[in-house]
Amino acid sequence: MTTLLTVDSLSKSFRGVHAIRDASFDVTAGKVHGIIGPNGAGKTTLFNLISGLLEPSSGKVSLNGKDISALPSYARTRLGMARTFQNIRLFSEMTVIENVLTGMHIQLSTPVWRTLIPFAGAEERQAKAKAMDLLELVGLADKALTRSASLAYGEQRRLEIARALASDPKILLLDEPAAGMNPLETQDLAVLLKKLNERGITLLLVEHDMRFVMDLCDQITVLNFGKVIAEGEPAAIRSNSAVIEAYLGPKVAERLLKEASA
Ligand SMILES: Nc1ncnc2c1ncn2[C@@H]1O[C@H](COP(=O)(O)OP(=O)(O)OP(=O)(O)O)[C@@H](O)[C@H]1O
Repeated sequence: MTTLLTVDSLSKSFRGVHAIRDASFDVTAGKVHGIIGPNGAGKTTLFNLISGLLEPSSGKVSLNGKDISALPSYARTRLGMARTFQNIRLFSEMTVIENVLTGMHIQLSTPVWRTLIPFAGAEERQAKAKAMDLLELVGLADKALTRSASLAYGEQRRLEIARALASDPKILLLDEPAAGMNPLETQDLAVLLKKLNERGITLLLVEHDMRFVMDLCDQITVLNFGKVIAEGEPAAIRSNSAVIEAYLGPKVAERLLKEASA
């Protein structure tokens, strides 16, 4: 098993608030890795450190064995890392396909608008074809020319994923991808994420929907007050007493156990 991402003794303080404290874990290539923990445990801060939106107070992040701690986000994207955000960040006035094309700009030598005019050159046509393939993959091909603001909530979340995929990531970070989704949308999302993983994309996700996490993840890291308090496969995590005490609570743990043995 190859390690794709390493978080090594990472810490981050905000003026006295220790959001992440000496966190270390590895993400194996080809796996689905979950980060869970109570509100304020430091999950989003950890994502921001991994993706380069924040600088660590100490510690490092490595991708494929290369220390990327000092690199800005766009350089991490070039090395194969993409992410989505807890609050959807689409260009709401742009169409669906235009949003996907913006995710490709780092690979395109021509501006996005050039891809939108008829009779565009070969590079532009390829970009459009790739964007359409991604929209097909996430189930939004028929909405390519719709203004993204008019998509349903679950569709907007899937569009964000398509845009992140446009940079051909090896690892995709998803911050609460199922947040605000209804049960059907959540099910569809799980199917999509499994499909991406089968295509070889490693997934690192933060999520509060425990059924979703337990179903999807191969490995789970649990944070509490910025510290890693447990790590393991879903079966070990749902019966871990420290995790039950800090986060799951006995009722949820019991329900998860029943669902797993049903
Ligand atoms: N920019 C900031 N300035 C000051 N404190 C911050 C900042 N960002 C996060 N924090 C603090 O760091 C801690 C961790 O916050 P973070 O948002 O990472 O937690 P979380 O696990 O993602 O929570 P949630 O599940 O609610 O999204 C919290 O105490 C938060 O108030």
